[in-house]
This record gives sequence, structure tokens and C-alpha cells, in this order.
Amino acid sequence: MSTVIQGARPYGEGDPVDILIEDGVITAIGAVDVPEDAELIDASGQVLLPGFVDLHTHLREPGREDTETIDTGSAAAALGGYTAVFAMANTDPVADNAVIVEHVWRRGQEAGLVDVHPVGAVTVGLKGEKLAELGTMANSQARVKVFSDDGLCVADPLLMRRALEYSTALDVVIAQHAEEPRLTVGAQAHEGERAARLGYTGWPAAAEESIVARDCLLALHANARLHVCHVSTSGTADVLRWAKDRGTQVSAEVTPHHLLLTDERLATYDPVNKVNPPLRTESDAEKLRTALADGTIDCVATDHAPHAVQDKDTEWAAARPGMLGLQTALSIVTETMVRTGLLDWRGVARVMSERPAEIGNLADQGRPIAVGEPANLTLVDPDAEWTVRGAELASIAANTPYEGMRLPGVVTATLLRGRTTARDGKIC
Ligand SMILES: NC(=O)N[C@@H](CC(=O)O)C(=O)O
Ligand SMILES: [Zn+2]
Ligand SMILES: [Zn+2]
Repeated sequence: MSTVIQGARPYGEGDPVDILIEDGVITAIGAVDVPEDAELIDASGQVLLPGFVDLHTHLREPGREDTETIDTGSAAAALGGYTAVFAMANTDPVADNAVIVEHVWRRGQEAGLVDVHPVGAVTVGLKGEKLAELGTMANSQARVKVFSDDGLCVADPLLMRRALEYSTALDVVIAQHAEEPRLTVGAQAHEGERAARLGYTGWPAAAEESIVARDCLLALHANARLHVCHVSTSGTADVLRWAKDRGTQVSAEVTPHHLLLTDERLATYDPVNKVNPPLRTESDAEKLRTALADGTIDCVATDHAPHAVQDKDTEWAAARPGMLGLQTALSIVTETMVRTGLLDWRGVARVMSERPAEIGNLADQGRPIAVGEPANLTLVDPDAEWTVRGAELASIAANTPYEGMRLPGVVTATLLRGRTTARDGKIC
């Protein structure tokens, strides 16, 4: 089985080249002799990138298959340019044991569109009381490499410390949803002028920053790896800089929505804009962009969070937090980071593929586009634009905050180990 990508520019650099892929591996780059039976992909004017890796996806299977399944979420991922995703543990039942994580891993392989790496829960049932069996999940067939109670914070400092200590022996990473629960009781929106005017209980920046600071210190003393989920405030970026300068093994992600959207959206009263952590201010979004560009924040993660209509299209206080992200991530990054000159395409490869693959410890993802490397690849048309329609996305749920927006950057093809999984907006 062979494929030739014709006339693409790897990382958007240099002259267009042809890329020959045989048996899942890149075997030639340059002027390529096209094998007779090869699948041809015309890529003139397009940028070739390593396949994207999402450290933070909610696929809702098991438990809420009415909003997303591993099949539909995998399709959304492939269409969004992803070749690997990490599926969060806050399912029903919770992914806090080997049976569930092996099930999720196997279902992902059966779907065959993207590698679905289950995230294991840090605590039993996400209850924050007792550590889950991290070692059993790490050594299971699912080879769990990331643990998180995402949706909830591991708020107990002793439990968090123990989890970090165990993680060093297993060579895994603890990903924290940083939210001091006592500071966010009843919180509905970013604590500030806009929430105050609408009478929403505020979610203060310090609820995130205090946990990130605490966890950085715990990780430093335990010599453990910490990953901070969905960084949303300018102050968190400052804490991360401080911790990294002191040698803390901390990495962090920012979501596309926190790069683009702000609490100005509250004025719409539309709960499609409700998310945890909440949309912050313009100056927060601006700081997150520069922090992503300078490496203080390592990568982009979608926090793709599908929700049913009845859970989302209701009054603000009753609506669940979260928004779709897999199929719009590249476009939002193009809009906020590439069009603004903050990142070139090499930088996009770093924040959407290479760094997340390193953090998630995936040996075959985020690799250089070079002969002998696995063909996990994404083709992007940097000049094309598209209009987002929630109903047309591959997810079962349709809760996109970008409805009707015209966005730059179109994923034209995704290849997983040499096999085309998505092409021209369709699953293969
Ligand atoms: N981000 C959200 O607002 N919601 C996530 C949970 C989470 O990421 O904290 C969800 O599972 O729906
Ligand atoms: Zn979270
Ligand atoms: Zn999440």
C-alpha cells in the first residue's frame, strides 16, 4: 500500500516536494517515482504537518453515547487533523480501572481513525478521596500514560502529593484541572465586571492560580511531572514561568476557545459560551497567546466537551459547561496565532503535535517529517476558509461557540500510519 502526497510544503517551508509513503512509513521526500497503484493526494499550495495530538478530549463513551461515541469523536478528530487523542476519564462508569481503560483503547482501535489513549482517573470514582490503581492502568493493555480527574480538581494536597510521588515510578504524568473548589462554589462565569453586571457568581482567577502554584511546588519537591489542563488566566502563565525557571517539570495546555473568546460573550446569555474554566478577559486571552508563542504554555488541547441539547440549551445556571473543539482547533489556532504572526507553521507543529506527543509519551506521534518516520500526517490549506455549522460537524452534539463564523485554515487530509483517515472534509 503506497501513497504519494504531491507538491506539499513540509512545515510551510521551502519549495514544494512529493512525499512517498509505503507501509505506513515515509520512504522518500523530493522528486518521487510514483508507484503504479499509489493513492495520489494533490497538495499544491498546502502545508504538511505532523498529525495533531490532543491531550484533552471528552468522548463520552461509556455512559453518554447520546452526545458522543468513540466512533463519532474519532471521526471529528480525524477531520480536525488529529492522529491521536487522549480521552478523559470522567465517563460513566469512570475510567478508574484497567477494565474501562482497556475497553476505551480497544474501541478506539476498532474505530481505526485515530489512536484513542484513555486517561486514567487519579482517584476512585473521581471522588477525590482515595487513589485509583494507577499502576494497574499504566501496565494494562491500554498503557495509560496520563492520569487526571478532569472535570474536578484533585483538591486534597496530600492526595495530589501521593499521586505525583507514585507517578515518578510509573513514568506517567498527572494532569490537573486546577480549580480550588472552595473558591468556586456556585461559580458561573469569570469573576469580574461582566459577571457582576449580569448577577452571575464569579469564578476568580485565584482559584486556578493558587492550585497551579501549589501543584508546581508539590511536583518540584516530588521530582514529578505535572501537566496543567486548560490554562485560562494571565496569572497562571506567570506562575508557570516562575516554576519552569526553577526547574519544575511542569507542562501546560491552552484551549482554542481561551485563545479567542472572552467573557464579552456573556452578554449573549447563550450557554454555548459556558465552559470550565470560564472565558476570561481580553488581556487574559492576549497573555495566553504570547505565553503559547514563547513556550511558557507548551501546547494547545481542545477540551472537546460535547453536551446534549437539553443539558446545554437551557438557562445559564442549569447548563453544563463545555464546548466542541476537535474540528475547529486548527482554524482557531490559525486565526489567533498564525494570522497574528505569533507562530509560523513550524510553531503550529510544535504546539499541536510535537509537545503534546512528548507530554503524553507517545513514541510514534509528533515525529519529524523525514524518511524512515511513521506517516502520521496532516495536510492544511492555509489560505482556504470555511463556515462553521454545528449540525454539520461529525460529533453527535452540536455545541460549538463558533456557529456561523467564517474561519481560516482547512484540514484537507489526515493520515494515520500511512492510511488516509479523512480527506476533503470526509471520513475515508
Ligand atoms: N470543560 C468543561 O467545561 N467541561 C468538561 C470538564 C472539564 O474539562 O473540566 C466536561 O467534561 O464537560
Ligand atoms: Zn477541566
Ligand atoms: Zn476537560
